[in-house]
Amino acid sequence: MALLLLSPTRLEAAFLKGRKFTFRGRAGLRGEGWVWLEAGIGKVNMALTLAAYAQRHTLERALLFGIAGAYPDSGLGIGDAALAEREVQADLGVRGGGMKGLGFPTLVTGESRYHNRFPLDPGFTGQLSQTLRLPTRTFLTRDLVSETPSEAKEFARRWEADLENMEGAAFAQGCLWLGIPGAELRTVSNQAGVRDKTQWRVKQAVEGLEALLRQVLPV
Ligand SMILES: O=C(O)c1cccc(C(=O)CC[C@H]2O[C@@H](n3cnc4c(=O)[nH]cnc43)[C@H](O)[C@@H]2O)c1
Repeated sequence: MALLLLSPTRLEAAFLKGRKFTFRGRAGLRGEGWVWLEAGIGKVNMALTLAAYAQRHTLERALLFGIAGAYPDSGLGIGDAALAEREVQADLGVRGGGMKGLGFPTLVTGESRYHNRFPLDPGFTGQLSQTLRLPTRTFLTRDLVSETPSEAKEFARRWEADLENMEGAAFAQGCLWLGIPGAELRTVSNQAGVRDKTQWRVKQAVEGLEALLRQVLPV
């Protein structure tokens, strides 16, 4: 059984070396005990890629890695990294009330009912947190990136979240539904709500991902 690595873009995985393949038109690499796939940006791309690959392959675990925006009062700055204890799907349900505001769970597995918050696997995440000496935080997923610091601050306050991204909640929900232990690792490329790309440090954030993944993969 393999470890499935997923990143939204090839840019975030440019350091990985392996045997190239394509999976339904997406870039892939095969390494020793791991497979990486480019998932595409956004929730739908992430969910479809995870489910389509998991339907055809037995997976031991799955790790989503990528860049993220840090919310103003998170205490995280550009170049910092964290693992997701849980993900928030912030676009689902009613404004201010989420899916509880609608009165329906988003996902039911066994005795567990999930509305907008989806935990990552505590065992896998705890192992990575210890190995990489990284904190675990609440990540938030949106279809739209925050465009102003005040918008970012409001999302952070409403959902008590520290990092913003566009895929993680779909990954976390998919792993729960598919029964695959999943973890999510992000490095901070920008302050969420700052749209000025001259203030983004994507290269530095990707270099941080490389340094961390080299500690857990035989790359
Ligand atoms: O508009 C641009 O020129 C531009 C340049 C670099 C990156 C972007 C993105 O929109 C990146 C989205 C991508 O990265 C994750 N990400 C990184 N920072 C944030 C954020 O502040 N809010 C939400 N997502 C972020 C995201 O998961 C995507 O995979 C645009």
